[in-house]
Amino acid sequence: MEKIIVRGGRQLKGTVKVEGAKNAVLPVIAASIMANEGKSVIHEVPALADVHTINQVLMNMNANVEYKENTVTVDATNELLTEAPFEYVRKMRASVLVLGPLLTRYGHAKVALPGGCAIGSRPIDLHLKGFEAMGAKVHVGNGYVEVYTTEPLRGAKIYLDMPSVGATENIMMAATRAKGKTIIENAAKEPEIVDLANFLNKMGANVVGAGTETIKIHGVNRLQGVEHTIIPDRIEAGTFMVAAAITGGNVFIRNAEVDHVRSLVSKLEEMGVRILEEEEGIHVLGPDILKAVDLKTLPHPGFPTDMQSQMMALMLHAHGASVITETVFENRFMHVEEFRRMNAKLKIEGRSVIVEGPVALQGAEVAATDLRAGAALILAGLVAEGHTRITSLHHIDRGYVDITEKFAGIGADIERIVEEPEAEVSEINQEVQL
Ligand SMILES: CC(=O)N[C@H]1[C@@H](OP(=O)(O)OP(=O)(O)OC[C@H]2O[C@@H](n3ccc(=O)[nH]c3=O)[C@H](O)[C@@H]2O)O[C@H](CO)[C@@H](O)[C@@H]1O
Ligand SMILES: C=C(OP(=O)(O)O)C(=O)O
Repeated sequence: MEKIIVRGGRQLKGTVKVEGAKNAVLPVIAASIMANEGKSVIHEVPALADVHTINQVLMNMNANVEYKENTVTVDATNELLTEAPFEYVRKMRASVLVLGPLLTRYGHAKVALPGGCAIGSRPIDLHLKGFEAMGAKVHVGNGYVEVYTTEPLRGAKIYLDMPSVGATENIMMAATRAKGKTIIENAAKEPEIVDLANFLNKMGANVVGAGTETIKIHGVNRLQGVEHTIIPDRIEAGTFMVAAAITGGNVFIRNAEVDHVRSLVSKLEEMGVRILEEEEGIHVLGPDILKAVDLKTLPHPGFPTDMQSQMMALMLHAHGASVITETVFENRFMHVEEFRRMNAKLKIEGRSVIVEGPVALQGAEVAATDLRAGAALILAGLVAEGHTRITSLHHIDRGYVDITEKFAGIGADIERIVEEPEAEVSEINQEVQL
């Protein structure tokens, strides 16, 4: 079994570089299959498990995909199959992002139902309602969702009950080749939506208003493969910002885009952290004493749910009682139990957690319950007394490239090891004796 082992007590210092954003690259790679002319060449693609999964989804459909030195090239000029089976969707629910592109190109798409996961039930009803408004039929059965149309998709006015990131992306992609105009109201405003819209417009689409709550898409007849560079990962950047803050360190986060992390900057400043905006990134200086704060997760530009568990680690180290309220996902507090194993004093009240700080965190055996929770446990381990051993690393590998090496590069005492399960070790010993 693989484990990350962190020994607490080091102040982090130095420079760390942020990769391209996971949540931007997945929809962009999915969108590339709408081009039936030319290749798409996508740069700054992080070497993450999720990227390998979306590439496999595309290859399984007959697209040619190459991944070399952080560049993915997609040639989707072949006739594609229109299905994403359970083996991929099980690994990564963002596989549902091929629904919109396939539907608009072929009038058909079939994808395994993503199901629930560690942070909530995560339905895709808003994606499907959008497709239906554009004239598609939806059939759900045998664990699959199938969307199809006999006529070309037509533009429609779609109001999202909540500003879902995935639904905005899927509907935006489907609308690019629909007949007429689509208006998405109460659309998600995340920077990754803007990156996708920029990619679509380069391909020849006509998308206006991405980054605001109303997005207008005029359908076009053809899209072509283009070159694109993915925006930096604001959640990876945020994770290292918290690492600097929690260790009272001095870290320069190269490539971090300050406009994408405004809500985090403001919260960290409220806690006493110094943040210097520089041309090539963000400089973070942790204080001797962190102040307690309250925070509520919200859709962008509010505080991101993907930084909630990392902030909980920071609050455990702050002076006073902090309150975190999670409004985006209904069950994203699985890390609370793991923090408690490290001596954290946490009380869950409905959708809020009351964090009593500062607490003397103790190293313990803990498990990453989702990818951000895994990163949060590393952060807690940086200031805990003794060794923290983190398992279930497959979650962390979905969203962070070389996380151990990056932390070690700024001075953390951290390593990733493969530990033989005891049964295997005794079998090996027996073999040696024979
Ligand atoms: C690959 C990717 O980009 N993942 C991000 C994306 O996930 P994702 O796109 O899945 O998140 P959504 O914005 O869609 O989900 C937000 C909320 O809306 C609900 N909902 C969503 C769709 C739907 O049809 N019906 C419905 O009820 C969800 O259950 C959740 O409670 O945005 C989330 C919210 O910022 C982030 O945490 C994820 O990291
Ligand atoms: C929840 C996350 O991702 P996903 O939507 O891919 O599960 C995340 O990046 O924190």
